[in-house]
Amino acid sequence: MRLSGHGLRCVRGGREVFAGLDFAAASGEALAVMGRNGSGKTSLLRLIAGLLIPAGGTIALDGGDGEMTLPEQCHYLGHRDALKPALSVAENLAFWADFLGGERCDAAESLTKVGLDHATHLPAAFLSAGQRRRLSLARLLTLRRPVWLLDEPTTALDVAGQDMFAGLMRQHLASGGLIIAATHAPLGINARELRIGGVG
Ligand SMILES: Nc1ncnc2c1ncn2[C@@H]1O[C@H](COP(=O)(O)OP(=O)(O)OP(=O)(O)O)[C@@H](O)[C@H]1O
Repeated sequence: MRLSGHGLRCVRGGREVFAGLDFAAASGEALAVMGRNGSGKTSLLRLIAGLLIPAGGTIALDGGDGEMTLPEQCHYLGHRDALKPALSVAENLAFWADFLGGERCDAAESLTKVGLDHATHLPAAFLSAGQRRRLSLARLLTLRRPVWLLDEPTTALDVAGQDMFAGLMRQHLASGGLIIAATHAPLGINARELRIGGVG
């Protein structure tokens, strides 16, 4: 499987954010998208996820599931945690599994892996910032999707949480997945750098 973009151009609010951007990542590879604030890292992830339309260029996934679109094969984890405060931890995960569709993995196991097994019945409103992030990360594990698009995924995670997530990313890569992550901080895994907009 290989995800690539060629000659990508991104325009937001009538202003060109980047142009002529090329990237490629194969199964088992991670790309760390780096660049100054406003250089277009989030925009690139949203283009790949199908949440924005490129003003030019192409994005292709070769060797994926031919019956599914690229966005259907991606997990997009944005800045915001997208949790419903009144629903419990377990209910939030079930909501996402229903919303995204597809074959589910064991939700309890996913919550154990992210260290939230003690909090399954707690309303999301009561979670700390790091716990909210951990619940968002559990979404990546609940449904198997090969392409992980991650926007500053380690925000609010403590050192143990960063190590835990690095382990989950390594497992994902070892099982043939690929990762594109926008980040200002080291991800804790081997990742090739994709720099947008000069020195950041
Ligand atoms: N909805 C929008 N309408 C107009 N302009 C937007 C919109 N969303 C983002 N932009 C602009 O697009 C540019 C790129 O934003 P983007 O969020 O992709 O940058 P980034 O590299 O992820 O930044 P950061 O490091 O601060 O997270 C910025 O100048 C931003 O103001």
